[in-house]
Amino acid sequence: MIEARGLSKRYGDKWAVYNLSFDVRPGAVTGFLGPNGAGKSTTMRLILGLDEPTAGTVTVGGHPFRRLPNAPRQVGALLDAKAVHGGRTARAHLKCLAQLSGIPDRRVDEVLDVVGLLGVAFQRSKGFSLGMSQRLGIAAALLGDPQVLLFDEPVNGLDPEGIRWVRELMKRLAAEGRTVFVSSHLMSEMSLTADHLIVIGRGQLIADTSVKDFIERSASGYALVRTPDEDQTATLTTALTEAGGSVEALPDGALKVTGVPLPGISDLAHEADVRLWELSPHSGSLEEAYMALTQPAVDFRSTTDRRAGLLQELPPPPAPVLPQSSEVLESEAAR
Ligand SMILES: Nc1ncnc2c1ncn2[C@@H]1O[C@H](COP(=O)(O)OP(=O)(O)OP(=O)(O)O)[C@@H](O)[C@H]1O
Repeated sequence: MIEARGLSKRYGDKWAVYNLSFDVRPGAVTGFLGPNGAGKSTTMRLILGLDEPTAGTVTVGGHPFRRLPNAPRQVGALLDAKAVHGGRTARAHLKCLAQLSGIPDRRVDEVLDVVGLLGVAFQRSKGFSLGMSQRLGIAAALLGDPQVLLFDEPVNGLDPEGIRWVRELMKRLAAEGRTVFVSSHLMSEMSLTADHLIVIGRGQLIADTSVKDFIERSASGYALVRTPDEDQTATLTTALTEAGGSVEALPDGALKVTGVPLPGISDLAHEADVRLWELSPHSGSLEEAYMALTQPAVDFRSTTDRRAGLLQELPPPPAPVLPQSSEVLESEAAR
């Protein structure tokens, strides 16, 4: 379990993360989403004790990371797949990490096997593709057989087979009761992998919810309706509009209908003597929900977006509550 409370980090005059409170629970894959620069990597670094919070706390298994007994066996992380000594072979790299953490050498071959790199174990990692480096980073995260795993963009650079492998690995790790916290920009992938989502924008919490609720709350579902000909489509459009529905004609002749439930559409068609060739429900996608919720918190926008200049800057966050003196003492003691 990871617990963040009022977690804040300021670099110069910029709050990279501000007043974040959330729990990442065991037994589930928790996706960590947010636009570029939202503060995901900063949050992960704070969890791993690689940076000190300006205010607030974050603990893993009840302890700040730096005071976690036997940390490498409790927490594994992939932050930057290319942050490897490229002159070493994959096996030597993992052996070195294992020795530093008191992990037996035999575990090195086990994790190389799990990530599919046994065949290149004696190759220097500087010749590795991004996908192979990702696999090596994942192997390093798994070395201590930890209960808590953090992955920052683990599918970056992987081919479709690799992406599917990471998805299944994450699900398996969570099914074993581990805490799995994973950031990604690939919404379609996250909708297949994650059970729960934590979404941030400009360093602040936007949503902490199940994937299902996130989509239901922010992406609207619709019905797709198709009739045999234009006349019947026009008749049905009138009937649906009179019943309070919204109807959009799609280029292929189908209708996208919101505001009338599926049985209601069927009844209206029957009453208007319209035959239906298609009546199908379509739920919103994670990408749609994500775009709707994070639009105001996007820092970097393409210049082809004509609305860009119209969007208001978010007001700067108010000054954070400073940590209690006991928290300051705790963080001093942890240094
Ligand atoms: N060491 C640092 N010094 C100064 N500013 C930093 C530092 N690390 C992060 N930042 C700033 O903090 C903000 C959050 O950055 P962070 O890398 O955590 O975002 P992110 O959500 O991981 O982004 P991305 O999706 O692009 O990787 C950014 O504005 C970034 O420029």
